[in-house]
Amino acid sequence: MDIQTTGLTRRFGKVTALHSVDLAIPGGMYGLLGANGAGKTTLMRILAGVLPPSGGQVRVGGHDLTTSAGRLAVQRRLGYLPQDLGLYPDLSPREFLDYVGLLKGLDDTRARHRQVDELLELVALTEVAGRRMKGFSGGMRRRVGIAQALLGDPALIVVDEPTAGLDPEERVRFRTLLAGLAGHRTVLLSTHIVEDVAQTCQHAAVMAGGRVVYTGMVTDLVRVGEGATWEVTSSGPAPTVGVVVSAISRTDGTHYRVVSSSRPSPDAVPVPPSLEDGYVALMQRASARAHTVPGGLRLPS
Ligand SMILES: Nc1ncnc2c1ncn2[C@@H]1O[C@H](COP(=O)(O)OP(=O)(O)OP(=O)(O)O)[C@@H](O)[C@H]1O
Repeated sequence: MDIQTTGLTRRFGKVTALHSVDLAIPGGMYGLLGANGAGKTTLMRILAGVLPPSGGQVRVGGHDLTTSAGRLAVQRRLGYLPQDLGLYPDLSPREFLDYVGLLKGLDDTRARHRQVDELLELVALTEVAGRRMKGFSGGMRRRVGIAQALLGDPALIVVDEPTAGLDPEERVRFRTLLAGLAGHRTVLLSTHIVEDVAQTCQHAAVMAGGRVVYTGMVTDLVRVGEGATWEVTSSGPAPTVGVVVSAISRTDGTHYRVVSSSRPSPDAVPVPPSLEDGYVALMQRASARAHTVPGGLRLPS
């Protein structure tokens, strides 16, 4: 299911969470990257049909989400994993999934039970399927969350910040699970973690202050950091120009990796950028524009 937004705007009182967002998202796995407060959740909630836009157009699989008929049509084909999915701690994953399946209209009991068992297997929770979710780890909860989103075999899956708070092993596991779901579906992954997008998506959009500041290949985002990534070795204080993205202490002093559009110090050496450097350079440009364009971008916090 492809997603098209044109001039999509959402205001909350005086706060404009989305400023005229234009996006064209094809099928497959697509990343939505941005700092906290960039507007990702607002966009996801609009795409999931749970929040109406204040203005602009939004179409998912050809359905117009500004109409209730369009929202209903999309919701039938959508799986949504919100940031704060509430699980019932006293239910087991099997009971919970069965309950969500009923809410989603999967009325055939045998077919629903079969689907629940298949999904429990897919997310590697079969062994604990009958255990109460009370003591589950963050990663296990997130896997229950993705299983509920997959009930009914939706064509579009919207996943909001799914790896936040997971330990590295669970994060990798969850990412692999998500990437495996793409195939014939569209999977929209919202995150503030560059690595999540780097490891799973070919294409992504970057949001800052409610605007889209980049769309394209994830690998091309690296190029934004070209000519703006430096290494500074110093035994004194950290560089004050640009953003220090890492600091490694060695015998000859501390090696600072700095993203800055200008040379941060006379002895700074240019180095090839990583994806993270490209992302930081993009955020710097977005914030510089916010300072020069009246009424322009709000800075991400
Ligand atoms: N219901 C609401 N009422 C008022 N302001 C809101 C509401 N929802 C979002 N906002 C504001 O809109 C802006 C964008 O928030 P949003 O949650 O979409 O960002 P985000 O990129 O998803 O960040 P996070 O990951 O922290 O949720 C923020 O300034 C936020 O405070």
